[in-house]
Amino acid sequence: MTAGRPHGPVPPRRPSGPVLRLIGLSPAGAAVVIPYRGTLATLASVSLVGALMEAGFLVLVTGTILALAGGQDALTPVLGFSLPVGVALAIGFVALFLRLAVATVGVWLSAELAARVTGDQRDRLARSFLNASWSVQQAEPSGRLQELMSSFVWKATQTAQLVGQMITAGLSLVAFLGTGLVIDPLLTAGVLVVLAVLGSVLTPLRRLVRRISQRAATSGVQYATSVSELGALGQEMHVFGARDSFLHQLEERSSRTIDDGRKVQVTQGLLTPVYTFLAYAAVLAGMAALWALGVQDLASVGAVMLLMLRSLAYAQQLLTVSGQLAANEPFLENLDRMVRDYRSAAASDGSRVPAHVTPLTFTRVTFGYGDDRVALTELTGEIGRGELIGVVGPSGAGKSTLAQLALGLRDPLAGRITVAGEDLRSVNRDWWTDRVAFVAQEPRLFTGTVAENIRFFRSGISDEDLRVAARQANVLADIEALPRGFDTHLGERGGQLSGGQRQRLSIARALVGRPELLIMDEPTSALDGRSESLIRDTMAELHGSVTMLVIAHRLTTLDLCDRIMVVEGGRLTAFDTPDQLVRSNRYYRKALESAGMTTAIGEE
Ligand SMILES: Nc1ncnc2c1ncn2[C@@H]1O[C@H](COP(=O)(O)OP(=O)(O)OP(=O)(O)O)[C@@H](O)[C@H]1O
Repeated sequence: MTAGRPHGPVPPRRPSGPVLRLIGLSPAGAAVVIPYRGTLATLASVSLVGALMEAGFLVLVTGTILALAGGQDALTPVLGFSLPVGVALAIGFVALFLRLAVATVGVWLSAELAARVTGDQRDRLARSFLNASWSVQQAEPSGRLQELMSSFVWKATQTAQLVGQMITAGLSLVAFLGTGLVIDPLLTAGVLVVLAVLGSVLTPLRRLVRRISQRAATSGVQYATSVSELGALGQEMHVFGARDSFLHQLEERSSRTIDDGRKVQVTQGLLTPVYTFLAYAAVLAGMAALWALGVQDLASVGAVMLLMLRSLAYAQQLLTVSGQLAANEPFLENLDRMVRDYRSAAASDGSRVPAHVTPLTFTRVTFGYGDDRVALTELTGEIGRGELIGVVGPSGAGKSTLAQLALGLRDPLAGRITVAGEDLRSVNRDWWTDRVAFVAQEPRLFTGTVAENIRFFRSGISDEDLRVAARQANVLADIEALPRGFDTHLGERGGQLSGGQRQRLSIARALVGRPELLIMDEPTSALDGRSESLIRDTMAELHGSVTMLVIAHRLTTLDLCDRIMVVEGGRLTAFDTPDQLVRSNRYYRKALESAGMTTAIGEE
């Protein structure tokens, strides 16, 4: 496991293939489309056939118009062929139908490509995130994953489609220019040079699009974070009268995204009109040149001019698409970087299978967040089978950090945690998670039924198991009082339950897997007396059969404990029975005094 791993620089991606480089795609963009090169190649072939049909059609149409204008029955020979007008029209119709059929296949391929890219990108992101170590997941700014999953994945889908469009437009351009070259090489070569010059003139504008788009990607994530906090902090917002200030912040971030979006659209949108202006100016200049030179060969010039005008449309499309691709690139780079970051922080999995989850031994365990923030220093202690261990200490002392280390969610920076002699890092994760459960301070329920919330996506848990766990967690009566019992649908985050009910439900979730080790992080700190005493009853019933490590904010639960760890300033200052601690530990005694419990425990 690589918990707590500092995020180093991400190695650059390997360069993309020559075709993708040719269309100016960044490595991140290339990575999106390379897996679908088969579909793209089919799309390319289909596009080429369609474009050749269209080019042939335009040549026939020009010839036919000139023949009709000159009162002739046959087309003036182009490329040595002379066709009767009737045959030319018939061929034209066939070419049109074929073009339509080919275009339909192209549209279907493009839609198929979009669907696959969306699915694959979502899957890639979800898998890499879920496989990342918990320390990386919990450091994720709220709303970012959501934004990555929606807007950023959409940009990837759009990129694949744009690449498809670019290939189609590019090959059409090639087909048109190719046909033009065959008919009138000199004229077409001139047009080709003009097109190339025009394309490169617009390069700075494309770079500007990319720069602004990078800003838009960042502001989009910031806005998503604010929106998700708006959902989570609704109650506080009302209570503290902070709605206006929050709204102000939200509006500021929103207007930044809108502003950036507008700038991207304007610069991107300018690409095409500027190009059109320059291109048509070039056409006019070309015609002026033909006029000045007194060119007479109208059949070939007419066909070439028509082909070139159509080529301009494709070149415009190429430019529009390349602008959109440039705007998407920063999003794809961010998406790609996040996936690689998650992957490089993947939670490792060991192969060792110890005999039991105990003894759980801490040997000189040190842990810190970042370089200079040591949260635990040289902590040594052992938890034996069936023991109920309490953990007390002032706020910020390192109790939750200790629980996270014991769960294997974080790795020590120094020292070792062993499970029946095996290093916790080398223990098989499935084996471990089957035997260890956790109750957080804040119960976290999701939108679903009571039963689904207790099962928590685990298979092999029967209805009877649910009832047993609910009974053990002292929440069965509350569940049975709900309109549909275990099938009652809970609102978002379990909204319709009280804090105590939610917490007991999360204890049932922990117990339903029949854990051998149960770690609870201040499970009663925010609860009323009745809920607290029900949870205390649960702990008393489990005592002896399940090993428990309980961070205790309320000292009333401590008289159940076999031994208590006192953590102060990141150090284990005492680890003894409650009776001994009353006599030997100053912090513990003071804590009992301030809770008015000195006599109760002292007299035991
Ligand atoms: N995710 C984190 N990133 C950086 N520092 C952290 C993080 N979590 C905790 N800390 C720091 O580590 C130290 C120990 O925190 P911890 O949450 O373990 O204390 P605690 O004893 O559980 O506190 P409390 O009783 O208030 O919950 C604190 O200084 C805290 O600021």
